[in-house]
Amino acid sequence: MSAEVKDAPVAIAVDARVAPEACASMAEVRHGVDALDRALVVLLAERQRYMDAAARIKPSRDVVHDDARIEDVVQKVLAAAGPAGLSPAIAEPVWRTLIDRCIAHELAAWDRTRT
Ligand SMILES: O=C(O)C(=O)C[C@]1(C(=O)O)C=C[C@@H](O)C=C1
Repeated sequence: MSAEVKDAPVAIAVDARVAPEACASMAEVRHGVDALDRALVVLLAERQRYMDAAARIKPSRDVVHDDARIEDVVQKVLAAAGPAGLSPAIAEPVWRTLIDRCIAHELAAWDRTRT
């Protein structure tokens, strides 16, 4: 790692919200969901930027899609999901779709910048 090492943990601002367990109305529930979605968007946008970096760094277009790495990512997500209380029935399909879309983004970035 060099020059621009990111701080860890990532500090993401999440707007004020009522804790899920304390919600008494659907307005409070939806306010909380919308606040978390805005924070997730910030994290996913940074994740997407790593795809641009991968497209810049990978030695060939053929290695953009990497089945072994996909399974590694999904297993790590599922390992983190358990302790965090995230259902694997949500985590696994969400991440498989996310990775699929990230591969499409990475391929498009490759074609735009490397060909
Ligand atoms: O780890 C990589 O090689 C990536 O490019 C990231 C990523 C991902 O979205 O997690 C995307 C494409 C690969 O097929 C595997 C994983």
